[in-house]
Amino acid sequence: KTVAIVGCPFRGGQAKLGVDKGPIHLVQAGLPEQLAELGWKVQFDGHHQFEEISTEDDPPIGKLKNPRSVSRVCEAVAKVVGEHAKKGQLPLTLGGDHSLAMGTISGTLEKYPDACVIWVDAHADINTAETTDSGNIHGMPVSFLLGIGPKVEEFSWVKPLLKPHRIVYIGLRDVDQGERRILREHGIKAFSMHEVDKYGIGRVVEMALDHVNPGRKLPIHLSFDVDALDPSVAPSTGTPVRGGLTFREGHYICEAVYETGCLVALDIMEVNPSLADSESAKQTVAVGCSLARSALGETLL
Ligand SMILES: N/C(=N\O)NCCC[NH3+]
Ligand SMILES: [Mn+2]
Ligand SMILES: [Mn+2]
Ligand SMILES: [Mn+2]
Repeated sequence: KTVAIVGCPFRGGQAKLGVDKGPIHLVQAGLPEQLAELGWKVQFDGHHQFEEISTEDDPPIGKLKNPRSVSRVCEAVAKVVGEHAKKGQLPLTLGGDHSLAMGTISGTLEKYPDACVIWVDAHADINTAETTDSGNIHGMPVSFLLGIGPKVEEFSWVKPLLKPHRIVYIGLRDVDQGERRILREHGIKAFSMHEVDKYGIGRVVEMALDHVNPGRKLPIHLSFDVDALDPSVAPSTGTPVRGGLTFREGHYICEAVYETGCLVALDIMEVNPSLADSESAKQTVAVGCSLARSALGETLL
């Protein structure tokens, strides 16, 4: 089995510098070798070079910031991920900010139209062009994938292939009013940190899988934003939120998803090595690597 590492040095979906350095730090920490150690054939043809569109050539469209850059990069990522998937490889996308998931999940859905999405995150990332406050597109990818909200010409390449009953959230704890309404109106299932506390991570993952993948037959795309973890575990990330998943809870999700045998694509997003002191940055990069290993078969025994 081949895992194709798709390094995406991209930060256009948000404002902080450094998240584009996530991929290089994850690779330099030895992730390819670690996956080979697990028995994977590892394909890594270098980090993808995305030609940046300068800000003066990419003025906001409505509230949306860096729209052309985000759209172009995500479209390229969709193609790359789709190509790897079509070759029967498992694309492992290293971010970079979470707007990239517009590309990765589009790529997955092209090959696996019946795929379900497990979105692990402190945030729902489901704002539309209308509901967004910040205009940062990393808070919006899910709305584009579902095809909800006002049409934005620039993103017309995103096909609304994702269905509301095919996505489930784990780890939510910072969801704004507009997003809460969207989740409710579309009947989208979400396990917040309240449910994690109430039922425990084991039961939450079981309920999440039962919701999107009852027969454990559907391909799974796991999109993991490291800010789902508590900031004490993954401090070096752009939008840290207190009261997150423990180190073990985060890894349990990855282990349990691997155990289904249904994983077809994985994203490790929002590692920003430049936001904390070097020890904390290293810790966050190391967590990104270990989450990936757990999702790709590393066990404790
Ligand atoms: N990390 C973020 N999304 O996962 N930030 C954007 C969302 C803020 N509402
Ligand atoms: Mn490639
Ligand atoms: Mn996110
Ligand atoms: Mn987040």
